[in-house]
Amino acid sequence: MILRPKDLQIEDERTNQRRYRRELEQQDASRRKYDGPRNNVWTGTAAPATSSNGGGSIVGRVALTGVDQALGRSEYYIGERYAEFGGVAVFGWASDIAGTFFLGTTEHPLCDDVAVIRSFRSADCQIIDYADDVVRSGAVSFARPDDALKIPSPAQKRARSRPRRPGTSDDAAESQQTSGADHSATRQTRERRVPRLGASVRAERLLRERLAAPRKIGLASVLATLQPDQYDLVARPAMESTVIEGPPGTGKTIIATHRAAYMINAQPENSLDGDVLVVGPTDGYARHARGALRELTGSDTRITVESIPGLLRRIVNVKSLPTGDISTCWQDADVTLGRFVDSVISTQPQGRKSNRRRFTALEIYEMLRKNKNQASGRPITADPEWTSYLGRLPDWYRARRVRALLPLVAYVNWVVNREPPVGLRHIEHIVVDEAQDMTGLEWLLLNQINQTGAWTIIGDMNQRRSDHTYGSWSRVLEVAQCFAHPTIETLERGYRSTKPILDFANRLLSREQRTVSAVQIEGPAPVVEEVGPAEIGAAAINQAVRMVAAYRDGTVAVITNHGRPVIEHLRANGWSKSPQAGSHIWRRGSFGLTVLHHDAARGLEFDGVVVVEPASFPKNYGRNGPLYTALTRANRELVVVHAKALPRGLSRDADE
Ligand SMILES: Nc1ncnc2c1ncn2[C@@H]1O[C@H](COP(=O)(O)OP(=O)(O)OP(=O)(O)O)[C@@H](O)[C@H]1O
Repeated sequence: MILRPKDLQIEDERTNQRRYRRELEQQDASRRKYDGPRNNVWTGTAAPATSSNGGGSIVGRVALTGVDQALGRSEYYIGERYAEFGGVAVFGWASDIAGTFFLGTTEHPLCDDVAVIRSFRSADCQIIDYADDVVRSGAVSFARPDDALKIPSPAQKRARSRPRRPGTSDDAAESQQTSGADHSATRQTRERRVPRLGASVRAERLLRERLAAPRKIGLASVLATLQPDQYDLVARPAMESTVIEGPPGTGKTIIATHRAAYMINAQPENSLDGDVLVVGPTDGYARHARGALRELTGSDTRITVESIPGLLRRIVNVKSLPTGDISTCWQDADVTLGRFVDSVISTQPQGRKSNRRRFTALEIYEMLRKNKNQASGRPITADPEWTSYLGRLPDWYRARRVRALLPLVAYVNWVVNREPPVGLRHIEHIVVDEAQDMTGLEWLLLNQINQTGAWTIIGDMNQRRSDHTYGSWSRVLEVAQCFAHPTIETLERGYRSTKPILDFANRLLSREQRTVSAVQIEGPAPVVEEVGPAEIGAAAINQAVRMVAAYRDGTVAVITNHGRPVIEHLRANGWSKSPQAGSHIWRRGSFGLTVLHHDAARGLEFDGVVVVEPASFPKNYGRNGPLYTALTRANRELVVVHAKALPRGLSRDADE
């Protein structure tokens, strides 16, 4: 077999990857021997934790314009964590020097000397492709493994070449570099710039290939194609708070997960001593995000990913969540309710005279119900609306079985209990994704859990689905007691959905809000199918089955507000629901598809999506948050099936 030169280079890279993997295995083996006690502190078990995902993946490689004297080398790899073997150095992706690979604006002294960055594409832990970005001229091409065994003698650094211009992705230069038979270690690469997605884009070809690839169940880590602006948000010091907003598919969950992993892997000045909590809206979201975190942090137990319902379950210590509405009136979710609890706690007997007995959770709850603070003997509130609400509360035991009262029960439990549940004990930074859907009482609870007040708050106000949540980030920051006044960072590059899908969904927004620009320009136009009311289930499933066949390696979902017609049609046609708890997957033979209520679709994504009967999706404050979210779950293809008139904006004759 004749190997193309690029194939040869890939073979070389695989060789180094194998050696890196062996080196990490040896590191882990010796860690296991000596790190037992330290790990006991973090894990509470005798099992050693490691930040490695065990895959030994290398994500990229950096060539400098010359040998850096301090480093003693002109090139290095970026991987999971530090290792050095046979003259090759691999730096961890969360180390400061990795900034030279991600091309962010966070300055590392070597940023001015980066000549070429090479990003790897891997499948099944094996490098299968790479792309080179030429950052500045005067590059030394990458050494082969054999050459790398000879440690280069430190030479004077070259005179500085042209200033760094990130975003000069150059596959043409790459192929020029790799297509000849010449693999000498010092051949100059020719500088050619092909700006495509605009400034600050790296590994553009790999990025596009990755976005076009079938979606899997569970988010994957994207270190090799992480973009400079994303890296800048991920790699902020752990004690810095940030608010990030962006339209659907702009990489918010990518930033949430990679930031969480960064904060426990970074160098000491940027990392945490304690733990990170990542919070999302649903159990499905938590499963989705854990996929990326597993890849990034392996068995490390310092990150807890939890949905809001899961968090409430943990704190209240119930196995399953009670059924019923999330809130029955605005008071259920209101921050004032938590403040009442705080006011009771603050007046409870303190010090010796009180025999140190503190109120139990049940006692505090009963005081609320009776609107009487036992310690002061005074009413908790004189407000007639609140008096009436508190008077209607059921007793403590019944309240634990009412979904709408679980945030209150959890709040009382948290402030009373001295011993928080495992995974929530040393939280020093909370990352909240889909933050637009958090209620005041939930923010107050998170604020209690957060031991330092450092936050990464991520969301999209246009995807808001409840009137009982806040409409502005400043109000959120106030309630979360984040006094650092972080600036609000805005993302505008849409990675997930193709332009035709985004253009269609954006019709639900005002013109000023249509800020997202799609990376994936080409794709099928959304299909709108009008059917009779009795045919809606069949039509939705026919479209879904067509897409299941078209995206055999990918995923397809049907998203509804009222799922009954769809479910009835599935049952009548030989489909059965996966018995796995919490699963929304239906199967028939080798076919599988997901059927979701729009609430459960938050944060998820699929190659093909069928949205059923848009007119029945709820609105909040006149906005179409849930429908907008549903339409933007699609990566490649979107179908809308309806019997009722389409909401204003989506109808064909709507203002484009
Ligand atoms: N740098 C990147 N490289 C490769 N894929 C990326 C990159 N950034 C984002 N993506 C992909 O784009 C898709 C959307 O990203 P993500 O889910 O983080 O968006 P989001 O803003 O959280 O969306 P939403 O708010 O709609 O749930 C994901 O498949 C993600 O893997």
